[in-house]
Amino acid sequence: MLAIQPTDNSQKLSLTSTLPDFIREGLNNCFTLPTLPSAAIKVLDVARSPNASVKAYAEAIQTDPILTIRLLALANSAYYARSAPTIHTCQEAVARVGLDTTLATTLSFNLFKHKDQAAYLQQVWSRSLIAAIAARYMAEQLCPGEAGFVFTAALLQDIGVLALKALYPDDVEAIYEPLPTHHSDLSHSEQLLFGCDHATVGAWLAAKWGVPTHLAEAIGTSHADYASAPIDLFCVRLSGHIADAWLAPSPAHSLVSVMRKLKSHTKAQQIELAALLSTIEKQLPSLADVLEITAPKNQDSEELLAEAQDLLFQQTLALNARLEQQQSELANLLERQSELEVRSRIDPLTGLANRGWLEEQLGEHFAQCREEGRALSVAFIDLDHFKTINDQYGHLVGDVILENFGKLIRRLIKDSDLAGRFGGEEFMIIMPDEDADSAQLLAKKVAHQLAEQPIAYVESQPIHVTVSIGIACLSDGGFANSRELMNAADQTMYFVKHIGRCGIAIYGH
Ligand SMILES: Nc1nc2c(ncn2[C@@H]2O[C@H](COP(=O)(O)OP(=O)(O)OP(=O)(O)O)[C@@H](O)[C@H]2O)c(=O)[nH]1
Repeated sequence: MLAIQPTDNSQKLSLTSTLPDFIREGLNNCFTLPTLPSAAIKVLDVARSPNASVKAYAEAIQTDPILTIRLLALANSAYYARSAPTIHTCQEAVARVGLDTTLATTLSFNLFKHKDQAAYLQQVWSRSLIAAIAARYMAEQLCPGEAGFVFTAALLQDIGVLALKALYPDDVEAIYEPLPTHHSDLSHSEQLLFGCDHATVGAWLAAKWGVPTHLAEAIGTSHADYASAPIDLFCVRLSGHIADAWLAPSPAHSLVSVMRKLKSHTKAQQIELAALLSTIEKQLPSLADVLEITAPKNQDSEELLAEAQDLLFQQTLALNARLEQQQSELANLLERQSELEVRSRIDPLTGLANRGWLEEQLGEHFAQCREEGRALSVAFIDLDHFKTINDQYGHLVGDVILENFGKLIRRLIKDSDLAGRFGGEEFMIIMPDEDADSAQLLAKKVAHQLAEQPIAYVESQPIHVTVSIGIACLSDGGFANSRELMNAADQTMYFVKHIGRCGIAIYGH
């Protein structure tokens, strides 16, 4: 009789290209890789045929009595039997559990069953079992037609550990014993040591056995990010996280992070976590029994969920409080920033714009008014003989005069104008949309007010000041930029000073 050989699908696998050459060569030449029993190879043959039937599956399994008994036990277990009568034939068992679950059971039975396996393998299989149950439950909710496929892929997601163990027993012991608490740390160590992780190697092994390529690919990507995965692979990928939480030293804490993941994912929001956890709790012992592995630690799913919900609630409260604090800190900062911004534009003595802000604003108005063909006037106002006032009355009185003059021009300008202290006793007014006549009118009002009203009193004695005002208008001088316009106003003001002060002149007029 010819020995039954598995069909090697590893060449068809796109993931194979991500295996480093030395790993691929090593795997191809390794004689101690886990193999499949002949019944499993026959079942795989059936699985590959396009019209695989329940009968064909059953006939392949019947060649292995122990496998047959295990499949019957699974079909009669509480989960599959529900209240249906006990069944006695392999064909009935296949029909009840479904073709995909039959395939998964057949493939994994031989791999998992040694009860004397190293502790880390027991842990890995525990993870696989829990993941498989979780994955199938999620698939039943989200993509019922794929539940069997999802179950198989989740169950076999860690078989690459076996291949790596066969290939590099010593290296593997160093990173597998003890198994890292977080499964992702295991993958990380494998990446560092082998340049690939056990998921990719597992995909290769499954393909080598001849499992359908899309199943091998699902194993290979089982540890990848689930967020953007198609729905069936989403179930496979998320299942590992759920199993990790179930087996974690502090399951409630780990479950909280799973709950956050579920919440942030639209597909996953349909999954009822309580029912999912209860399904794991109920099915775990019987599935472990069927696959002959030591049952992993079980959880009281209700208690676990309640604890996790409590933690989530507390964390959310703490998070909200932190968020609120951060928001108020941010608001304070913004307020302070805008205060500083305003302060950086203001002359503290008069409360008017300072020189920097005047120059910046003039630049903007100049560009805008020129582009839109609008008028723009600038007036430079300098208090006459201010040094004498300072000398006569003192600097403090000089300050009061500057302050009062600031108030005076603020009263006289329009909302659209901008007045500021350019420096010392020199002031500037920017007047958008105002031509020479309007600017001159304002200048006259300033001069008139100063003539009418004392600017300050010293010991009840009124003090009067006069000003020299120079005006320049955008339309009058062919100015290339705001600086030229400003200089023109300044020069005009100096011209007034030169001809005797206390007067108004317009550039170019
Ligand atoms: N009190 C006070 N005086 C200032 C301030 N800034 C500048 N000054 C004074 O303003 C005076 C300006 O003097 P000058 O530049 O000679 O001008 P002026 O005496 O007004 O003479 P003309 O401009 O030619 O009419 C100086 O005495 C400065 O010390 C200020 O913030 N407060």
